[in-house]
Order: sequence, then structure tokens, then C-alpha cells
Amino acid sequence: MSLEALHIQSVRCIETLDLKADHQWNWLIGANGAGKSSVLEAIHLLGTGQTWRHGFRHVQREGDDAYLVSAHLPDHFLALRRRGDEREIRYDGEPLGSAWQLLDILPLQSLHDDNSHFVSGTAEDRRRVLDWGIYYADRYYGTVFRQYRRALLQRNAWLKSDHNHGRQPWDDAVIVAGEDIQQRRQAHLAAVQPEVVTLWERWSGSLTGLSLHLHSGWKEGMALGDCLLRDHEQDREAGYTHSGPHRANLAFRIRGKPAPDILSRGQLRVLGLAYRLAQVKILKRAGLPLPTILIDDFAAELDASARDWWVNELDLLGVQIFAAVTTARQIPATVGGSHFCLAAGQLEKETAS
Ligand SMILES: Nc1ncnc2c1ncn2[C@@H]1O[C@H](COP(=O)(O)OP(=O)(O)OP(=O)(O)O)[C@@H](O)[C@H]1O
Repeated sequence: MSLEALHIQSVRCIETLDLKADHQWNWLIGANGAGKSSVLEAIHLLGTGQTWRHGFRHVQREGDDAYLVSAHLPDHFLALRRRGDEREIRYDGEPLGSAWQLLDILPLQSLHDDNSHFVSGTAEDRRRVLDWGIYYADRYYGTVFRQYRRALLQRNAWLKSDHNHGRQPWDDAVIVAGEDIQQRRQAHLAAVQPEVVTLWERWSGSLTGLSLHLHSGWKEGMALGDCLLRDHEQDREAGYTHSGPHRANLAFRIRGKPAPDILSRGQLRVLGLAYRLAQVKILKRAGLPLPTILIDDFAAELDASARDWWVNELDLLGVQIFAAVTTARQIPATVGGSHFCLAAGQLEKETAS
């Protein structure tokens, strides 16, 4: 589902801002500090209920005591308002029970510093990106994921308690959901990998031999249940669970070597982008709803040919995109859409081509 119109009130440097969105390309153009990321952050808030970098208190414009983001979606209206610790989300005027529902109402793929560079980031960064794709491609993943998270939290609470002797009551739930998560991750990766390799080789040419490897988060060749038994004392002493899919890692290798060891920063960003594009391609092929893509600092570390490659690939997907650039010169000439020129948190000029 794409955004048709957006209203932002009191988010970071933005007092009020309204824009009518293009169904595909939306370029946010402005100098450093103009408010481009603030617009992206507002959309991210609306689609996830979460900030992407800053705490909620910093998202709210200094001096104001509440913020509001709302959007017209095709046939629907979505609004999120926050005042202090109270948050209210309404969909077509009705209160929404849980922020989880936002993920299906307004699917977003957010590319900011952390998950644009996730190939060389932390294992947690990569898990988050991996899980994003599976959530939208596999309709049961969200349920299994929440079951696992709940069971893991309970198990860790039990490990920290004074009664943590004998049989561990949460093991069965952790094992069943944990093994299920690993199988679904593997199946998803088997579908994504050929797409990533094709996209990567189309751009990089000679840098062949890309492979993706998923480490389950527990000892290879062992069942999760056996690992939990093996780790029993260690888990009890530490008060948390050492093995499980919450410790999984996704590794990118080029001809057997870790990609972060041999690729430049620009090449790593392109590899990360190839992975994110592949995730959307999988959804498109399956006829599933496609996300709106938010891109902070579109041009960062990319030369003109990498920018052209990315824009062409995104164009083929036909999704809605909001991308931030510091000058219109960073926008490849082949692409149209709407240009929103920002300065000091205000929309100065809006042009459509
Ligand atoms: N809570 C807040 N209240 C008011 N202003 C804020 C708040 N948080 C950040 N700002 C201001 O908002 C501006 C940052 O805006 P933003 O990050 O959207 O800029 P940008 O256009 O994305 O810049 P860049 O190109 O450097 O990434 C800064 O001038 C900052 O001081």
C-alpha cells in the first residue's frame, strides 16, 4: 500500500508539513539539516510505531508537547499521535489494538545508516534485515517469531529467578519455535540468494563468487534442545539463554572470504542494496503487497554508475520510494517523480515531472 498524502506535525525540526506523494518516486531535496530525515522518520513512525534512530522524546519537536503523523492511503486513513508516553494510533478513525498491525497496513523498507550498511554491521543488524523479508514473504513467520520471543523472555526470567533448578519449563516452547524459525529462515534464504547474486553480478561484473551463509545461532550439527541441555549451567549462571535463533548470523562471502574484508565501503553498500532489492523482488514475484521504500542519504558512497544501477533496479520494481538527497544533481537523469525541496523543516518548493 502506498502513501497518497502525508501530514506531519511537530516531528524533529518540522512544525507542520503536508505533501502529496507520487505513486513511485518522491525526492526529498535539501542541505544538511533541512529536514529530509525528519520526513523519513515521520513515515517510519507511522508504519512501525517505532523511531528509527532517535528516542521518542527526541522525535518530538523541541517546545511542543505532542506530535502527529497521518497519511491518506488508498481508501484508508492512518494517524499516529504521541503525547508524552501516551500513543494513539487510528486506522479509519478506529483505535488500533497493537502497533504490530501497522506492519501490514503500511509495509516499509527503511534504508538508513544501520541497515544500508548491514553487510558489515552487527549480526543483529543482519538478523533484523533478514527477518524483515521473511515477515512479509512467509505469513506464519510473525506468529512463530512472537511465540519464540515470548518463550525466550519467560525462559530468561526463569533463569534469573531463585527457583531455576530442575526442569526448565520454557524449553519446549523455545525449541519448537526456535527450530521453526531456523527452517523458515533457511527456506527464505534459498529463494533470496540467487536474486542477490544476479543483482550483484549485474552491477559488479568481475566480483563473482558471492555466497550467503546462515548460522543458526547454536552449534552446527546439534539440535537446539541438546544445546540448551549442554548450556544449562552456563545459562543459569548468566541468567540468559546462550543458544537459539536470537543469536543467528547471516554472513556474506566473496569466493569464500568475508565480504567486509575485501569490499570497499561503496561496494558493501551496493551489496546490501542488492540484498534489499532481492527481498522486494521475491515479494513481487509471489504477488504479495510491496513496501514503500525509505532511503536516507540516497547518494552516500555511491558513484554515478552505482546510483544509475540502483535507480534502474528500483524503477523496475515499480514501488513507491521516498529518497533523500542534498542536491538535485544526485538524482539520476533517467528518473521522474516529485521533487520536494526542503529548508529549515519547511517545504519550499514542490515540482512534479
Ligand atoms: N526534537 C527536535 N526539535 C527541533 N529540532 C530538531 C529536533 N531534533 C533535531 N532537530 C533539528 O532538525 C535538523 C535535522 O534535520 P534532519 O536530520 O531531518 O536533516 P537532514 O535534511 O536529513 O540533514 P542531513 O542531510 O544532514 O542528513 C537539525 O537542524 C536538528 O538540529
